[in-house]
Amino acid sequence: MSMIGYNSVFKKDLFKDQVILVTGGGTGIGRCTAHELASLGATVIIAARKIDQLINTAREIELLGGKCETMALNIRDPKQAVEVVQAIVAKHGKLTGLVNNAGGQFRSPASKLSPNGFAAVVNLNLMGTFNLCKAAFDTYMGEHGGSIVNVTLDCRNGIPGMLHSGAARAGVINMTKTLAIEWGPFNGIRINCVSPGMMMTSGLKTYPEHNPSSRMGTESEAAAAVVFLLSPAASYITGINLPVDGASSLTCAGTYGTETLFNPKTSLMKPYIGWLQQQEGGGEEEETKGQPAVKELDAPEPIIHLYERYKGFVNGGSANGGGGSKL
Ligand SMILES: CCCCCCCCC/C=C/C(=O)SCCNC(=O)CCNC(=O)[C@H](O)C(C)(C)COP(=O)(O)OP(=O)(O)OC[C@H]1O[C@@H](n2cnc3c(N)ncnc32)[C@H](O)[C@@H]1OP(=O)(O)O
Ligand SMILES: NC(=O)C1=CN([C@@H]2O[C@H](COP(=O)(O)OP(=O)(O)OC[C@H]3O[C@@H](n4cnc5c(N)ncnc54)[C@H](OP(=O)(O)O)[C@@H]3O)[C@@H](O)[C@H]2O)C=CC1
Repeated sequence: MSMIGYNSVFKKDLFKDQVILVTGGGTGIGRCTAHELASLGATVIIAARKIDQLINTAREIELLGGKCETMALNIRDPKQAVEVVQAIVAKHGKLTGLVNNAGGQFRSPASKLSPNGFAAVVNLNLMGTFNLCKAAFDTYMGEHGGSIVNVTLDCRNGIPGMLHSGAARAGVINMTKTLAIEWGPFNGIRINCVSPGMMMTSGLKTYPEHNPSSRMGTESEAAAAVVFLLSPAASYITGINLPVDGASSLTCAGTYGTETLFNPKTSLMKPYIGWLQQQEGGGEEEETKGQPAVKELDAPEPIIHLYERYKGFVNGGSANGGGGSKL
């Protein structure tokens, strides 16, 4: 009798021996991504400006048996980007994956946006992503290959109230396509984007409540898409932009628009049961299956009844009573 052999892709050690840099990995989507990657065997380096957040996340991951290191980094500084990547390669001998997750913006009607304000957000999101891609290519990936995922933001139909970020993110998506073509021949470098819609993360604390597409996404749902594209399971996928938005970008007004084809109150879409939800359901101090429970450090407030509060913003006011807010 012949045996059937099948070498399945999705294994517990999918990222074994991989060294992956996640920018903005101390909080939100980046933090969830770091957890997922470490749980699949990767050595994860999380880098951002605030070291305390990074240390907390690294500690969580280590408590769960994963490998995680922290590095201070401002992605807007090309010199720091090179230094961080060089330090990783000097220590580990490689950098097989890069998740450009760090980013953000402030809210402002286009009419009130200064050239400086526009430039600051483009520098952060577009230049910052370029800085890390370039450093990874020059230092390691150009010679050895690798996989890159850029976390952007749904900008398909424009982003009213965030002109600068929409322009920067559209730039990242286009840059991703070009790099997929130019860098593919360099040992099969792959580069893709994930475009989250409205995700219920710590990053939303300063944004108006808003929900055009039946429900918010979760950090886990964005992270899962990032991990898939980064992984060998996506070995023939490069140059794409994967929306993770519950189809809101397909509506006439997009994720951030003022109209919706969905009724938030009647949605049948269930949230992905991922890491964040397990924490919320499992109790903060409980021990589960011999593993120490991980405390949610900066869980967002529940965000509901969002649409009404957003309505006035694009006409020049703010939906939640103040101007754009800065973290
Ligand atoms: C729409 C609803 C959709 C509703 C839906 C919205 C959904 C969004 C979902 C997305 C969620 C996330 O991204 S989660 C990520 C959350 N985190 C963030 O967004 C924080 C990101 N912020 C930052 O990193 C920074 O603040 C950043 C934006 C890059 C600016 O940093 P800088 O240090 O360079 O800023 P500065 O040097 O102080 O200022 C540079 C110029 O920018 C201007 N500027 C800076 N902050 C400003 C502010 N809050 N409001 C106005 N203007 C500001 C200054 O006035 C300066 O211009 P002049 O005065 O002319 O000199
Ligand atoms: N939440 C949402 O609804 C959506 C989020 N996004 C995008 O997803 C990504 C993750 O966001 P989210 O998890 O929600 O929010 P968070 O605010 O939790 O994450 C943003 C991270 O980026 C880091 N960061 C910001 N600026 C810099 C910088 N100059 N250099 C290095 N790191 C920096 C921050 O750390 P520190 O301040 O310590 O540097 C923080 O960890 C962002 O690019 C965001 O714009 C896109 C669509 C929707």
